[in-house]
Amino acid sequence: MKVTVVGAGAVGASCAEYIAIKNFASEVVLLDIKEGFAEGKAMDLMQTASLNGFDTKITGITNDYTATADSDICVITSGIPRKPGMTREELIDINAGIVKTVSSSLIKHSPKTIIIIVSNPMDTMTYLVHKTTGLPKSRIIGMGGALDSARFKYRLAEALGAPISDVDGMVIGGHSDTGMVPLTRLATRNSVLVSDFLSEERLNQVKEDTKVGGATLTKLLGTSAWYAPGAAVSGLVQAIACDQKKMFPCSVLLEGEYGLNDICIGAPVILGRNGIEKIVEIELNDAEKAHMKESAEGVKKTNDLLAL
Ligand SMILES: NC(=O)c1ccc[n+]([C@@H]2O[C@H](COP(=O)([O-])OP(=O)(O)OC[C@H]3O[C@@H](n4cnc5c(N)ncnc54)[C@H](O)[C@@H]3O)[C@@H](O)[C@H]2O)c1
Ligand SMILES: O=C(O)C[C@H](O)C(=O)O
Repeated sequence: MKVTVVGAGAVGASCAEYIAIKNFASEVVLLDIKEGFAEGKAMDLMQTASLNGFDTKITGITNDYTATADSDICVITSGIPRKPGMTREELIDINAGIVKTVSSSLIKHSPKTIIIIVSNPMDTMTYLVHKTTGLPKSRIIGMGGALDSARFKYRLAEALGAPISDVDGMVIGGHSDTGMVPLTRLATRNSVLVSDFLSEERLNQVKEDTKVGGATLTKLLGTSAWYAPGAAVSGLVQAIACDQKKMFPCSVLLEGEYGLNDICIGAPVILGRNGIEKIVEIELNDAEKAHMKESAEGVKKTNDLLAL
């Protein structure tokens, strides 16, 4: 199993590290445009192999896509992150150009690859890859919901005073400060609805804290987060590489599901060796449907800024 990660910055390196530590891939290629940067990150990570006990071979390369040839999975993290006070949508001008060039170079050398898009604004970057590459929709996956759901579980556990392992929940919709749809109605603590433990007011607070999860960290760190994003990507990569048939909310091209068309947005999917093997449609209530519709309108507005 060969995995390429483009962008050896904060998220790309974290993602490579988690993939290696989980020890399921034979090879990870890190590629960056900055001379020597990916080579340095790869060497540093390889020097953790004997300490962390993994056999995955990590190599680094400066912008030479021949080294990525025949990758089973490619992850795109190249692009600029936001600074405090910015929205993800403000990154579109620079990141759209990067994602378009990078995805086309990757597919040239790995025509059968599955692509995971991380660069922001992620739903729009996923749509861009869909519009410009001709890859089947099952092989174009946007990572956002897996991270947002992890943050949702963190906030739920905090509100419940419970260990995170007790908690389950999911965030669908757009990966944006206003577009996320945390499904508080369906979240559980050991199969018991969290609404049995928490007031509506406290649950609304959890929802709002989840939606601004990325912005909160950006304010604290001065740039956006990387540990949880890297771990979330590695979860998707592992589900595909190991044919786990796990369900994650991912940005996927919808064709009628959730009443939406011609948009990539977060919905639950089953991930296996073929990429997205199924889109799962769950019954939403009227408020959730309205929030999903509003979220899609926001993503479409950003998609309209693409020069397609
Ligand atoms: N979808 C998500 O949940 C999620 C989570 C975290 C970050 N992000 C996004 O991921 C992106 C990367 O964030 P980061 O913190 O790693 O940024 P970073 O600046 O640390 O790393 C980005 C790297 O991309 C490289 N790069 C730029 N143009 C390139 C090109 N054409 N080819 C190859 N490499 C190139 C840069 O040299 C840099 O090393 C940002 O757009 C950020 O908003 C998304
Ligand atoms: O918040 C960001 O800009 C980065 C990423 O999308 C995140 O949610 O951490």
